[in-house]
Amino acid sequence: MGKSMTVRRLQAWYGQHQVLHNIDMDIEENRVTAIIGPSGCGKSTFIRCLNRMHETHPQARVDGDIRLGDESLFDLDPVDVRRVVGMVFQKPNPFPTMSIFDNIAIGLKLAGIRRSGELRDRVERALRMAALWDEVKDRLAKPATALSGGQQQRLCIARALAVEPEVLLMDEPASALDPISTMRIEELIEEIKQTYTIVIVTHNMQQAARIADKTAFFYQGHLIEMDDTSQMFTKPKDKRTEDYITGRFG
Ligand SMILES: Nc1ncnc2c1ncn2[C@@H]1O[C@H](COP(=O)(O)OP(=O)(O)OP(=O)(O)O)[C@@H](O)[C@H]1O
Repeated sequence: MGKSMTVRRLQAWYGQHQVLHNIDMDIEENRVTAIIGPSGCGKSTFIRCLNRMHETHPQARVDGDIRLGDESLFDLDPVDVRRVVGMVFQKPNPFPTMSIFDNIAIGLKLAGIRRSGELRDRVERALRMAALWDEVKDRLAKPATALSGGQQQRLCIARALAVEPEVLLMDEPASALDPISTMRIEELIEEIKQTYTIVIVTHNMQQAARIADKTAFFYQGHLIEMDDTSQMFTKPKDKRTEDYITGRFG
């Protein structure tokens, strides 16, 4: 089951440049939360804080607290945090020199799974969850780069799911894909949210409206409002949210 995340007074900087200001957010378990807002408003920085990736950037700094269930991320080893809070990026980034199978098996091996039978089972399960198994089961030894962009992105999702995270962060996971591949990713998100908590950054408001239970609108590093998605898109409370969702800026 996915876990909830609680963000309190989160601030983030690149050097002297503060890009997130006092963010408070409750992310519900087993729900899809969409993060929307104009370019540069801090969406990527925000989700990179949620698995302590932001801190890997030189000169980056974070303040405030983020809880996963009832544990503070900052009391945990960052490597463990990234296993439990997985991430999928905008551009599919399979390990280019590895086979389809090894792309998924590598994370499992690092997590200590060595028996080949168990590895095979876990790889198959992850590929099935990512709705890719039928397309690749006869060519698991082929390089991952031989797959289409949409398939590569589903492989990256399978790779993230294989280690059984609690939360899956997705940073514009479909923006580099064609409409059919996008639809498949959206269907996949709908299915896996039974098991995982999902936070997705998207520029595509129709996409947020289709898949997200909750939507949060960021503007200039501030969380302006967050609500049930249907409420946000029909009766936003803040004028800036309304201007953004009606296409007046962004
Ligand atoms: N590596 C970096 N070094 C310095 N500043 C950065 C870096 N990455 C992002 N920023 C700055 O942080 C702010 C927020 O950027 P971020 O990428 O989080 O926004 P975003 O909302 O995800 O944007 P987009 O929708 O264009 O991806 C911007 O002002 C950006 O210029």
